[in-house]
Amino acid sequence: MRGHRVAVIPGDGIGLEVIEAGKQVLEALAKKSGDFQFEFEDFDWCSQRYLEKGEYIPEGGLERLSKFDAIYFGAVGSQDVPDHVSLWELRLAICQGFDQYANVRPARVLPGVNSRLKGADEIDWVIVRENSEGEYSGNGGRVHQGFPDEVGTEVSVFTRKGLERIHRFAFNLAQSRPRKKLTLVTKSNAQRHGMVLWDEVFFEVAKAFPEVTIDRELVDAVTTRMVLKPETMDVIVATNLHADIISDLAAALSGSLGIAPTANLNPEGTFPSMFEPIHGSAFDIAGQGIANPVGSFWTAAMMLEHLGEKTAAECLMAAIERLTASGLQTQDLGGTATTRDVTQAICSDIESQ
Ligand SMILES: NC(=O)c1ccc[n+]([C@@H]2O[C@H](COP(=O)([O-])OP(=O)(O)OC[C@H]3O[C@@H](n4cnc5c(N)ncnc54)[C@H](O)[C@@H]3O)[C@@H](O)[C@H]2O)c1
Ligand SMILES: O=C(O)C[C@@H](O)C(=O)O
Ligand SMILES: [K+]
Ligand SMILES: [Mn+2]
Repeated sequence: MRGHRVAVIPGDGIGLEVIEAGKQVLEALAKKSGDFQFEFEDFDWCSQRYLEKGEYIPEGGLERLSKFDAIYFGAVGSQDVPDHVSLWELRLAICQGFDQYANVRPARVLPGVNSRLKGADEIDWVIVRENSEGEYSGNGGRVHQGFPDEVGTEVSVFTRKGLERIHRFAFNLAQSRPRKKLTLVTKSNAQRHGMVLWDEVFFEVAKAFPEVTIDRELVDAVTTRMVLKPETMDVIVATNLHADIISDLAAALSGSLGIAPTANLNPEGTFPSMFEPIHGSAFDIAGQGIANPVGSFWTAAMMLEHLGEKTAAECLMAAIERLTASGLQTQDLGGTATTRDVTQAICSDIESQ
């Protein structure tokens, strides 16, 4: 029996709801397979803990987390803690602390899901988000706080090392896919230093991948291309901030933010990788039991793949597709099902296969 040690950090809001649902599905898959099992350990790192103890991650927390095979994460964010505090103290502390520099965000329209976009069936993208530097370097400051001369800076940092590794990752991914296409998203017309380096390193790395067809699109234009010509793109590589924005758009074009998954990968395996739905804690629907758990299921499939459980990952993806095709959908997709309805349906489907 293969064992997988998974650290579970549900975090805040609907993170708690969708990760609980995802764990049930993972247990159902393990039971069905009989070849592997999970050892889950729950971590209560969340905004409530921060409000009580002044920290999200306790001392030595990252060291403890580093021993796991993977991390299954919900979301962080609370109306009682400034967003920049919650994000930096939890999600970014893990992503940057574990050098999970490649953030992978697939998008496609699952069967039975209605997109508002005509031609959405053509969406089959993987957005590769640089996940360690760029606009998220945390490099900046505030001076003269509260005075009329106040200044705030937020300086993006792009390093050759950081750019080479993310572009290489994106090229390898594009090469492994049938269409072998890679679009570089940039803003090097207006941002003439770091973004120009971002482009230059991309074209240098491209020389080692002659089979991959490449093109370059400015980030503003890429939003229109995503809507008007979705079929022209395959793998898309973008900076930390640009990819954050266009991946929410990709999710909405594929039906809902509630279905989109992501993997925060440390490709070298020096540290564990972290898997989470791309959405946040969703203040507006938290606690109501109506969050769409499909994003956390798809995320679980990415985690299974990473753990080497390819068959189970395929099995889960097929179950997700049968689920969405069945029409049992949560409110965000136009249905009336609850998180629990959807979770029970997919678990019994897995059991009955
Ligand atoms: N990785 C993360 O942990 C992460 C990601 C995004 C936002 N956040 C944080 O979450 C908080 C809320 O942010 P936001 O409102 O910008 O983004 P959000 O993703 O939480 O919500 C945006 C909208 O999408 C809906 N939505 C999201 N997930 C859904 C699901 N599974 N099912 C149904 N509807 C869903 C929400 O109800 C809301 O209307 C903030 O504190 C933010 O910093 C954290
Ligand atoms: O940008 C972030 O890191 C937070 C959130 O929007 C995400 O997509 O993970
Ligand atoms: K999340
Ligand atoms: Mn985001």
